[in-house]
Amino acid sequence: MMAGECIIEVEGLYTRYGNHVVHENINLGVHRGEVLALVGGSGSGKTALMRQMLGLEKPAQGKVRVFGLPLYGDRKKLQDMRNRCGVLFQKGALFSALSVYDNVALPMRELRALDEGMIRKLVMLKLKMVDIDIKHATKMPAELSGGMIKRIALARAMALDPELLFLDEPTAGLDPELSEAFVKLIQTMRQELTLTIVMATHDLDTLVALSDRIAVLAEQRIVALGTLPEVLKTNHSFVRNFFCGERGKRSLENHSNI
Ligand SMILES: Nc1ncnc2c1ncn2[C@@H]1O[C@H](COP(=O)(O)OP(=O)(O)OP(=O)(O)O)[C@@H](O)[C@H]1O
Repeated sequence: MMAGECIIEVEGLYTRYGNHVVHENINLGVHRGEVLALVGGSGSGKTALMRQMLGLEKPAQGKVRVFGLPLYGDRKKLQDMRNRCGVLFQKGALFSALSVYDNVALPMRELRALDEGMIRKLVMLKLKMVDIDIKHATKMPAELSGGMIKRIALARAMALDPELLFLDEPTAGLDPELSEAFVKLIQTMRQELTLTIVMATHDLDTLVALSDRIAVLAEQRIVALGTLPEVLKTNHSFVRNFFCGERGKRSLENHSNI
């Protein structure tokens, strides 16, 4: 695949749950190596769109291609595609019945291609990458702070060295300091690895710090798509309220490169 090529292509996508229309004719390309942020009000369908990009849900209409291959066909191909993706979703970030070690090892074990010795080495490497001391490896999720859970969930999402990473509200529930540390961690990972990231977030600081482009979902459509300065020029009420309220102005001022 060439640089700049779309790693995800969404074409004419419609989502309906019964009579409830969530998306109407969504068209979107995610470029290799970029961080694309999805923003929109609660219920605007950010998570649903990410689930469809992963083939976890089938749209009512439309096509999704990931790594150049259409989803919703061959199950084996879908699994191969998922093995190239990491996912950090809001709910169920970690399995509560599994230790830190087993949570991170799970995707490796599911591959059925690595022996336990190799898995051990890789788990330690992933924990180190997210700055978690191995002394925590035997702990259960209930014993961990919110910030640690996010980091370990990120280690699990990165378990198979994905090319494509999905982050659903990665900094939700973290205080500003932890949130900033988590953003820095993702920035470092991006510098060291070739990663494409699709991220849904309500948090303006996270959005401004991480995203290369932003897609704004409102009224079932994408009402703005582009870099932050481009999106800011859009005269849509959601964009105005989201970015130009007091909090929005503060976040933008903190990032003087905008
Ligand atoms: N499996 C489902 N069955 C029925 N309705 C659903 C289902 N999944 C999502 N929805 C509805 O679709 C809409 C979009 O949901 P989604 O979770 O994608 O929104 P979101 O933009 O991620 O919201 P939030 O910011 O609150 O997480 C919501 O109204 C939700 O209730």
